[in-house]
Amino acid sequence: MEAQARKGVAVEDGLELLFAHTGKRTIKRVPLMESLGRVLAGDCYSPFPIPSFRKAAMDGYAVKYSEIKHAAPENPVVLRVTDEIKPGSVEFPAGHHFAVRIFTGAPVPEPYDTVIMQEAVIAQEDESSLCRFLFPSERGKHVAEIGEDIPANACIITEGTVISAKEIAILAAFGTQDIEVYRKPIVAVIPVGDELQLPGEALSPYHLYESNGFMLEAKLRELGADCIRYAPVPDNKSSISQAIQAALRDADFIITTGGISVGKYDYLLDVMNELSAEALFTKVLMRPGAPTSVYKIKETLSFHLSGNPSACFVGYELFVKPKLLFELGCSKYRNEMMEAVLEGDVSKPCPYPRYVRSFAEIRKGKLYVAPLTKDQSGNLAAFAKSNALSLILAGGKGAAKGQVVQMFWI
Ligand SMILES: Nc1nc2c(c(=O)[nH]1)N[C@H]1C(S)=C(S)[C@@H](COP(=O)(O)OP(=O)(O)OC[C@H]3O[C@@H](n4cnc5c(N)ncnc54)[C@H](O)[C@@H]3O)O[C@H]1N2
Ligand code: MOO
Repeated sequence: MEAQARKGVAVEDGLELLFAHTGKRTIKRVPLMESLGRVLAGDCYSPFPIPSFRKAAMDGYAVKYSEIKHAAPENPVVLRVTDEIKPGSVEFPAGHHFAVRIFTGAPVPEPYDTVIMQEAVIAQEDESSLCRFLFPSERGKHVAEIGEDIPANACIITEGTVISAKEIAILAAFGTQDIEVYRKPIVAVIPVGDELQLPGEALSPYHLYESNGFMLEAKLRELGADCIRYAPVPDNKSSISQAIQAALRDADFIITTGGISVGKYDYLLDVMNELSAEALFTKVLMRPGAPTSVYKIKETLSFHLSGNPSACFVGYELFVKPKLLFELGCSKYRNEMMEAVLEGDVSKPCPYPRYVRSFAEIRKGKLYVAPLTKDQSGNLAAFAKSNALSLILAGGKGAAKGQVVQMFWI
């Protein structure tokens, strides 16, 4: 495709084109601990209430509220305590007791309705088993009722939630052994370029070690996708075409990096057109990553990112990540933009919105974002300190320190 035929789309329009293409999510049942970081494939309901029995919330004494309701330091209620109930007890004291020793987590059987903390009771240090209750308390105090925490049949975790330790805590409390999650997409990553080499190889003159493929694999793994990373493919049409066709067989999504611009040896668009792929877009109105292109080939989406490391990264963050999160079934799949005070000048004028690698932090409740120096598209150094991309709007002379800009965490 000739350079002039590449009409750019705005970032938002490009995203909508991606979301309009729905993939085929499939569901898989996995053991509970394997669900960590995966996306829940259906709403999860509580099979029983928690607590499932009336439970003491403090160490102390189980009483009938009516017995101690008039207790006061100057008028203590004296009760005999001869029995105890501990956590896991399945047998309870028989007969009529006014109070019973109880411990946190133990069942509170009828007729008791209230637990008094042991700090509010004086146990006589003799053989009498008498206890002096000094305060009246409230009916039901320190007793967790059945279902007080989680009632039965309640929707406890919704479909699309990414499972973290917090969700694992709830699922484990219901004795869950396995759970349905969305299957991880398999993503093929194909670096393209004659100059690229792999670690372990002696670096030839004027060559460089391939780093985008590793960065993309790391990003995909962080996201919860599986990755097949290819060895660098040389800049010739047949090698690129063969790699794309192999990836079509092996993967659900394809990402290439490099060879997508307008140079004589940038063959990606030609190859995709020769494979009769349908272009969703072949340029984005943004910097870096303007050549970012997406094709649909046999129902598979193929993302073509720039070779420049920062452009590759921005293309991934803005397009690949939201689309994969969407396909993974995550309810939150878009980058969450937020306002921050810019802490340095970005003086480079740009006809398109510019995404700048930046360091953001919250100080005294306010979000600040510092653009990193040496953020040129081909530079790597700015990766080391960056935790955000700040968005500098198109036109003008960039943005000045103190200005409020949009950013998102990376
Ligand atoms: N005449 C024009 N030239 C260029 C334009 C333009 O509009 N007109 N656009 C520039 C922009 S913007 C970008 S971005 C680059 C994109 O080029 P490609 O995506 O085709 O990438 P390459 O040319 O293959 O490589 C660019 C650069 O990145 C290095 N690279 C490539 N792959 C990797 C990798 N896997 N790991 C690490 N580094 C990689 C490569 O060696 C080059 O230095 O085009 C501009 N040109
Ligand atoms: O768009 Mo290029 O990605 O500026 O370096």
